[in-house]
Amino acid sequence: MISVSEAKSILEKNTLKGKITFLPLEEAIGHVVAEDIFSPMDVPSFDNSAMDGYAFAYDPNSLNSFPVEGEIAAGSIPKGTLGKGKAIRIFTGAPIPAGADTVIQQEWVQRSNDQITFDIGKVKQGDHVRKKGAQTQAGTKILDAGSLITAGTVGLLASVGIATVGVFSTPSVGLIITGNEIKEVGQPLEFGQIYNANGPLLIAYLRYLGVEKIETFKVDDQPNIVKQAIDKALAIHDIIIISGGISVGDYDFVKEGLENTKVSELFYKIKQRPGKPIFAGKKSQQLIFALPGNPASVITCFNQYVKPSILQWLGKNNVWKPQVTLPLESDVNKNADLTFFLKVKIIDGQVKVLEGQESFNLKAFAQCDGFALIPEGISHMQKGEKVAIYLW
Ligand SMILES: Nc1nc2c(c(=O)[nH]1)N[C@H]1C(S)=C(S)[C@@H](COP(=O)(O)OP(=O)(O)OC[C@H]3O[C@@H](n4cnc5c(N)ncnc54)[C@H](O)[C@@H]3O)O[C@H]1N2
Ligand code: MOO
Repeated sequence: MISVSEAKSILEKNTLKGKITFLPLEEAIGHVVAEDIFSPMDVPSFDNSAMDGYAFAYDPNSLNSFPVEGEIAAGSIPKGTLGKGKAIRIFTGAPIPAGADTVIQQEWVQRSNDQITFDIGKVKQGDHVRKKGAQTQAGTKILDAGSLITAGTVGLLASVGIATVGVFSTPSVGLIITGNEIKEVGQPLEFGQIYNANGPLLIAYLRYLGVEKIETFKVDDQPNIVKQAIDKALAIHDIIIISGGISVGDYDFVKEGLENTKVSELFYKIKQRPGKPIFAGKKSQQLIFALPGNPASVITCFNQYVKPSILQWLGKNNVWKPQVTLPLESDVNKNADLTFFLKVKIIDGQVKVLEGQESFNLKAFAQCDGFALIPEGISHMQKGEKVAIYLW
C-alpha cells in the first residue's frame, strides 16, 4: 500500500494534457490557454480621443481662444491636417487628426459660435489622447500558456482581433457502474437493492468540471460482463471511471477485468480512509480509475485523485494542492496508520468536522464545503491546529 502523497505524485507524472483544440472565444471560458498568445496588432491601432471635447496642437504660449473647424466622430476618418492655433470638435474613440496632439473635454471650455475659450495653463500636452499601442503592441505576448480564460481574457483577445483560442480538449469519460444490487432512481426497490447514488453524483461532478462527453455502462457483478464493459469503454474514452467491485469480495471482478484488458497498474490501495481499495491504471494515453463502491469513497477519491487529474489534463496549474489551510474547531482522534479525509464545514474561518463520516453515509456530503486531510502518522490533532482543506 502506498501513501496519499505517493499516489498523487504517480498520477501527476502519468497524466497527460489533452490535445490542443481551438474554441470560439465565447465558448472558451473556464478553459486554460494551451500556448502563449502574441498580439497580431497594436491596440489602440490609432491615436484616439478619450473624451468628448476638442482636439488641438498644444502650445504653452498659445492664446486661450481657438476657432473650431469641423468635427470627427468615432469611426470616421479625419481629413487633412489641423492648422496651428485651431481646434476641431472630437468625440470619444475618434481618431486624433494630424496636427493635433491634445484633447480638452467639453466641460472645460466655453463655446461661443465657432470659437472656444479655455485656460491653457490647466492643460498638459497629450491630455486625453489614447496612444497607438498603449494597451498592446503588435508581436508582444499577451497571454502565457496555462492562463485561465476569464471574461477578461475573452475581452482582451477580441480586442486584438483573435476569434478562436487554443485550449486542451476536455476528456471523454466512460463511467462503469457495477453491482447486482444497484437500481436506478425512479425504479421500485426490492429488498436488498439500493439506489444508484454513485452514477448521478459522478456525472454531476464531471459536468461541474466541464466534462460533457460521458457514457454510462451499468453492469452486473459477472466477470465477463465487467470485462466487456471495460473493453467497450477503453475503445472510445480518454478516462474510465469504475464504481464498485474493486475490493476483495467473491463478487468483485473489476481488478481481474482490468488485468484481462491489459490496463497497467499505477497503484492499488492507498493508506487512507475512506477509499482504501482504489485502483489507478493506464493504457496508452488513457487513465483508468476504479473507485471503491461506498459513496463516501467514490466522492472522496474523485475529489482527491480524479478531479486533479482531469484539471491537469485541461492544463490547469496547482491542481494537487489544498485550496485553504484553516484551524480545527475541535480535537480529532484517528488511526495513525492511515490518512483520513473528513467531511468538513467552514464556519467563521474554523473547520467543523461533520457528523456521519461513515463510508455509506451521504448526509454530511450535502452539508460539507470540502474535505480535511488529517495526515498519516498522526493519531490526534488539537483544536486550533491547522488542517489542509480540499474544497469541492
Ligand atoms: N474483507 C474486506 N472487505 C472490504 C474491504 C477490505 O479491505 N476487506 N474494504 C472495504 C472498503 S474500505 C470498501 S470502500 C469497500 C469497497 O468495495 P467495492 O469497491 O468492491 O465496492 P462494492 O462491494 O461493489 O460496494 C461497496 C458498497 O457500496 C455500495 N455501492 C456500490 N455501488 C453503489 C452505487 N452505485 N450507489 C450507491 N452505493 C453503491 C454497495 O452496495 C456496498 O454497500 O469494500 C469494503 N469491504
Ligand atoms: O474505503 Mo472504505 O473506507 O469503506 O470507504
